[in-house]
This record gives sequence, C-alpha cells and structure tokens, in this order.
Amino acid sequence: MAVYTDVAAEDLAEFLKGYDIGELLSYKGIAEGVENSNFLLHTSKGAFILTLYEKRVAVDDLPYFLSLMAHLAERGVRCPQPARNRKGEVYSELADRPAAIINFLEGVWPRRPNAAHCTGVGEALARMHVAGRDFPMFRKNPLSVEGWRPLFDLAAPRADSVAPGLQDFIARELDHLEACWPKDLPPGVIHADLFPDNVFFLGDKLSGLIDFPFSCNDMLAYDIAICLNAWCFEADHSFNVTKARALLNAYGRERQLSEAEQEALPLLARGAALRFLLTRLVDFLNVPPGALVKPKDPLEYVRKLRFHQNVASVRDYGLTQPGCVA
Ligand SMILES: Nc1ncnc2c1ncn2[C@@H]1O[C@H](COP(=O)(O)OP(=O)(O)O)[C@@H](O)[C@H]1O
Ligand SMILES: N[C@@H](CCOP(=O)(O)O)C(=O)O
Repeated sequence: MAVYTDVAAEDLAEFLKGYDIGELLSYKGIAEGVENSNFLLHTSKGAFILTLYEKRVAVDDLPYFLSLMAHLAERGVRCPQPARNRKGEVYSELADRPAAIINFLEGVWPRRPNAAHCTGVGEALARMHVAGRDFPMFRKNPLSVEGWRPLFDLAAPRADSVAPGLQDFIARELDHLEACWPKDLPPGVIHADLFPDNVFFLGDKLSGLIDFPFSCNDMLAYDIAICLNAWCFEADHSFNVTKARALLNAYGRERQLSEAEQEALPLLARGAALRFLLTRLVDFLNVPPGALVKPKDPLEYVRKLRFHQNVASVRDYGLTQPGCVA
C-alpha cells in the first residue's frame, strides 16, 4: 500500500490548524498509488486528500504541478484543487516531507477500461493540452529520452535476473531511441502519467483527472503515446485497435494531430513503453525490505514495446492515413 510515511493524529491535527478546511474528524491511509503517501481526510468541512511527496518528487517542482491543477481547473478541466493554508501556501511540510492538501474528487477509476472510457480519456487529454497552452511555468521532463540511460545504468547489472536477455534488449532499444527521438513536434504541458488509475469516471462519464506530479513540458504527442500504452492493451497483452481508434478520434476532435505527430506515434509509443519499463524495472529491483507496496510488472512494458517495434504504420493504431483520423 502506498503509505510510506505515517502521520500521527496529533501532528495532523496541528498541521490542519494552518488551514481553513475544518476540524479533523477522521483520516486513513490510501492503499492505491505507488509513488507518494496519500491519506483520505474527513473534516467538519468535507473530504480532502493529503499527499506527502516521496522519492521522485522534488520540492522545487511542487509549485509547477500544484499551479497547473489550479490553471487547468480555471479552464474547465476537472481536476483537484490545492488548498491554500493561512499563509497562502499550497504546500508546506509534514512528517519531514513536502505535503499538500487537495479536494476529494468523486468517481472511480476503471478497472477494465472499455472503448467509451478511451473516448473520455482522449477528449480529456486533448482538452488538457489546449488548456495548458497559456500556462506560464516550465518544467523539463526529467523522464524523457535523456533521463532513460541513467535509469538503465542503475538497472542494467541485474536486469537479466528479471528476464534473460533483458539487459541487451533495453540497450539496443535505448541506442535506437537516442538516435532518432523526435525534436520538432508541437510542445506543451503534458500529464505524463495518465493511466487508468489516474482518471475517475462516474459510469462511463469522465469525472476528473488526478495525480499530476509527473506533469511537465514535452511533446504533446508523447502524452498520447503514454495513453495508448496504458489504455489500449488487454490483460492478455494484445493491442485493442478499437480502443486506440476511440482514444485518437476523441483526441482529434478537440485538438487535431499534425501529420508529423501521427507519423511519429510508433516511435513515441516505443519511447513511452521504454520509460515505464525502466522506472518499473528500477523499482522492481529495489523493493525496500518489508515494503507493503507491490512493484508494478516491468515485463508488461517489454511486451508493449515489442508490439510497437513491429508496427508498420500509424494505421495499426486505427488511423487510416497521415493527416486523417478514421
Ligand atoms: N483528489 C482525489 N480525489 C479522490 N481520491 C483521490 C484523489 N487523489 C488521490 N486519490 C486516491 O488516492 C489514490 C492514489 O493517488 P495517486 O495520486 O495516484 O497516488 P500516487 O502519487 O502514489 O501515484 C488514488 O487511486 C485515489 O484512490
Ligand atoms: N503509472 C506508473 C506508476 C506511477 O504510479 P501512479 O500510481 O502514480 O499511476 C506505472 O504504471 O508504472
């Protein structure tokens, strides 16, 4: 479960005195998520989520994604809002960790995403990209192509203990992607982790996007590639072209993809698969003793990567021809 850091009730009550969000009635750790420690708080004024930011979140990056959530919500994107404390700050410190409180969003994330969910996520992703156009802050993506080799170096010596030949497989893919990673595609603000567990629905209707700590500036189409990987493969690892078509069509209705973006999709999808393969592999090889968090399966992303290596054209994602969405 994702509670790496415990919080004592008295410390939390003291912390909440700094906010105008009511008296603490109850709180509990949230089992889901793998990156940070999350707690559901009930106060006399409602329900909130308290997050203590852990290893991959630098305190200097907090203003970026907390401001981004506020910016997006002002432009109609449904996402949580950071609460300000009495000093006007959107984060401070609790249990020696940077800590923020956001409002609770109604909805549940889809355990078995269908094509309607993919339509919802494609539309919401494009709206987020459009709403982010005038976001004034900049954060380079630390997990884009330049960030992959340092992760590989950490994992390489033990990679073959996870699957024979994995080290060589990643080494070759990394060489290829470093050599031909696109540079000139339209940039913007991306979510960078819009997996099903970060998208809430009420029935088939999308009710909100959560979990912005990976958000950054990068190629917009890279965010689509991340979503293709996260939403359009089945449990048996097959690619579901109906879901991909639904996602890409819905995206295209809100923000049209350029020909160059469409042509780059197979490469971007390979990169997106490698990025999650690497972070999962590093986490898998470094589970702290006694940890309650179950690491995510890195090999799922080897299979996705192999699929994209064999994609002949964007048609394999449900697009009929560059410049035209089926
Ligand atoms: N604003 C929110 N409203 C309702 N539930 C939330 C909210 N933010 C987080 N959660 C709950 O906490 C879980 C973990 O949050 P997440 O941001 O994905 O954690 P992590 O940063 O560890 O990946 C979510 O699956 C959801 O159950
Ligand atoms: N989505 C990533 C892990 C990050 O976890 P999240 O709980 O923030 O989505 C993965 O699947 O590897």
